[in-house]
Amino acid sequence: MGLLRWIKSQFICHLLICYVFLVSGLVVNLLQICTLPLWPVHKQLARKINCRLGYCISSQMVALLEWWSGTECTLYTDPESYRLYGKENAIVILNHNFEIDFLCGWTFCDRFGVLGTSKVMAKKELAFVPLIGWMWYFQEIVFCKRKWEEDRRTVARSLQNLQDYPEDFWFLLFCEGTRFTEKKHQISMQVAETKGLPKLRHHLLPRTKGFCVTVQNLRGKVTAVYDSTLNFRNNETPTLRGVLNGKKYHADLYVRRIPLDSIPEDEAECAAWLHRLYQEKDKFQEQYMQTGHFPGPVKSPPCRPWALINWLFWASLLLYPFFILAVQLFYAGSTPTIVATIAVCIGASVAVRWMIGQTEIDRGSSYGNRKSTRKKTD
Ligand SMILES: CC/C=C\C/C=C\C/C=C\C/C=C\C/C=C\C/C=C\CCC(=O)SCCNC(=O)CCNC(=O)[C@H](O)C(C)(C)COP(=O)(O)OP(=O)(O)OC[C@H]1O[C@@H](n2cnc3c(N)ncnc32)[C@H](O)[C@@H]1OP(=O)(O)O
Ligand SMILES: CCCCCCCC/C=C\CCCCCCCC(=O)OC[C@@H](O)COP(=O)(O)O
Repeated sequence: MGLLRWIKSQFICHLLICYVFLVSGLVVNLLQICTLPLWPVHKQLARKINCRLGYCISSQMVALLEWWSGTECTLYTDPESYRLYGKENAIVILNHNFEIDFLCGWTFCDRFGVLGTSKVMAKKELAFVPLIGWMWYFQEIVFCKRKWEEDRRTVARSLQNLQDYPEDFWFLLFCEGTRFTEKKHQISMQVAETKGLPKLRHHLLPRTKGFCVTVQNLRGKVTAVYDSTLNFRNNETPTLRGVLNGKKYHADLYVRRIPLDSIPEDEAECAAWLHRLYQEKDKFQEQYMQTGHFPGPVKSPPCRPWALINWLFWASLLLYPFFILAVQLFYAGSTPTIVATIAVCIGASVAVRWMIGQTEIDRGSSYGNRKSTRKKTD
């Protein structure tokens, strides 16, 4: 093991990275709260400020992936579409197989300059994840309970709010609704069979309600759907823990730009369109398995320095007082102060472990583990 790799795997490094993340995150969350009085007076300005504040948090995780773990992200797409990325509002559809797929998504957002404004339809539970969930509240993320009876109104309302959003954004939808597991795959293929739909090998059956309501409510605002399929080289199953340990992965993302106008307005046709899309996505995954690459030319956006600069800013601001405090504690601290400080460190470490746990598939929800049945109300 090289010296650098050894250093990256050391607990003390993780502690310092997490310390910067936690403290800067809390500072940013506090600043976001301070923008509350601005919302009724100058909503657009409040939104713009919150984009930038949010960037301070999410870009730290991007910096971790790009600069700490050195993970490479390759984009397969056609040059015509490439020119529009980051310059229009888009709905992004992504497969949901990996623990760090959201992070790779963020990396591409950063490279196209839309990380601060990026949005997602996220499960409600994530709203309670400290720092990230709180930040999302101010970034107008659309939360769903994955209970259509309750979501149909709240989701549509949150999406309508984005109609006058002042900056270009990407809205991410994991239409499968949950991460891929063998069990969930098996169940969803039983559902596919009862619906007379072709079986998918690499995806769960997409849930169509969220997609249709998104297209319906963002029509006129969003110009395209980016059909994105992500995979990792060498059959790797990347984890956030691995990234924190400095492990390098190689992500391949295949993106097709589909004009929104070409998506049917009728709900049943829109749902059928999405099912066809997933059948195509399945073929791209199959090709990747067979050949090790996606179709189409490679057109990777360059890595930008801003995520690293942001991290260096927070690190230089927060690590100096941390070291001063540590030295003072060591030389002059009373036993209760030292014990209290150690307790805070342990607490912070447990909190970060819990947050990382939110990304782990093994600890995922039971959503999709059985066939859900719903009374027909629509
Ligand atoms: C150039 C570069 C391009 C791209 C770069 C890539 C990405 C970057 C973009 C942006 C980044 C931004 C942010 C990323 C950051 C972080 C993201 C992190 C995490 C958030 C992710 C999540 O939380 S995913 C979970 C939440 N989201 C969703 O669930 C969305 C999808 N779900 C839906 O749309 C659902 O329809 C719903 C949630 C709206 C409602 O769900 P509900 O279950 O109540 O109802 P459904 O109608 O969906 O379900 C019933 C129907 O489904 C059938 N059924 C029953 N059982 C099953 C089963 N096991 N599997 C499949 N289907 C099943 C049932 O028969 C019903 O069928 P109907 O015919 O009656 O509809
Ligand atoms: C600068 C580095 C800081 C390192 C410390 C990192 C600590 C922060 C860690 C994680 C932040 C939480 C991000 C939450 C994003 C989780 C995305 C996700 O994948 O959610 C799963 C959801 O789609 C489906 O859930 P289920 O499969 O149904 O269950």
